[in-house]
Amino acid sequence: MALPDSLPKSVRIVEVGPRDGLQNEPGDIIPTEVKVELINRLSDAGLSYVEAASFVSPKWVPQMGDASAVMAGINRKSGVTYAALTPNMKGLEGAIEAKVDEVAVFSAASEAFTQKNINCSIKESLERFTPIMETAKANNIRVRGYVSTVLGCPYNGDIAPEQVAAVCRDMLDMGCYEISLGDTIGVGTPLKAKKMLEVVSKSVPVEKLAAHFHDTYGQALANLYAVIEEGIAVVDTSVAGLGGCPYAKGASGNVATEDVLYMLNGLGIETGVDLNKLVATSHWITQQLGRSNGSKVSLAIGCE
Ligand SMILES: CC(C)(COP(=O)([O-])OP(=O)([O-])OC[C@H]1O[C@@H](n2cnc3c(N)ncnc32)[C@H](O)[C@@H]1OP(=O)([O-])[O-])[C@@H](O)C(=O)NCCC(=O)NCCSC(=O)C[C@@](C)(O)CC(=O)[O-]
Repeated sequence: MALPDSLPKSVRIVEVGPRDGLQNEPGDIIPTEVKVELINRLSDAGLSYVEAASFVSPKWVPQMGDASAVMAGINRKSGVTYAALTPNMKGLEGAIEAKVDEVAVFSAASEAFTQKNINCSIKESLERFTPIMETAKANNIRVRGYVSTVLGCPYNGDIAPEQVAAVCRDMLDMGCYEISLGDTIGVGTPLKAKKMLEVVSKSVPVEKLAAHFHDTYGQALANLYAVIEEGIAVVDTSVAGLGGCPYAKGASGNVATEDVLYMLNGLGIETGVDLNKLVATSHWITQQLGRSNGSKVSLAIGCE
């Protein structure tokens, strides 16, 4: 069956499990070796972009406190981009020292969320990014941008798509090569996601946008399909649906990588990822963490 013209031939998966997935894990600090093995397994499964760590304040996000050790421990596979979050210059300096391939800055479309997440206003966050952009450029490091709460905020409720578009445009103008649209608390529905994208893509070309959808209300796959039909070809996912957000109460993990892969495979859209290896990794990490698996596909396929 031929692929409908509205769908892309391939989708790039940005695996955020080791960062977004683990940053909010309750209980003990996850051993560095487990994080390292997770990243190695993900790259072995064919994921060519792994967000591996976060150079943020360990007081704010203790699970990411070993970012340098994680970066030092992984087997760097050729062709794989290992990225990390950097909220400020201190983070960027750590990331450069750890030889991160790419960094990501992050803000939000909601003032209240930005305050809770990075302790400043949206405007201040963008000002903080200016030296990051300059130093990253001088070091030949590409910068990805995240905009959170694009379909709703845990504190401010509904967010106007125009507000999302304005922050995205600012981040693009500053030099981010791609902007990832975060439905941080997973409240979106397909039509709402499409409408948001319609407005945002008037300010930022759709080829420069990615979808980063959490699955709190079980809508993430449907929302993804809706935006893929509108031209989105970069999708952020988390193995086993790991994760949540420390500053968004009740937020569950990102849409599970395996579930997205199964859907894309069914549509005949290429990703370069091996589903069986991914499912094995999914079962391995959930066993390591002693938590249930958030991927329906991994549960259906089971473990050997
Ligand atoms: C931005 C700050 C640092 C401001 O936090 P602050 O407290 O305003 O900053 P500060 O400059 O006063 O620093 C406080 C302390 O942290 C240290 N510090 C300061 N910066 C760093 C750093 N980079 N690395 C290590 N340490 C750092 C700094 O040295 C100081 O240490 P002290 O002097 O008290 O000992 C803080 O709010 C922070 O780290 N926030 C991170 C929050 C976070 O990681 N959130 C999760 C990621 S975003 C997300 O998940 C959403 C996303 C991207 O997935 C998309 C979506 O789903 O929507």
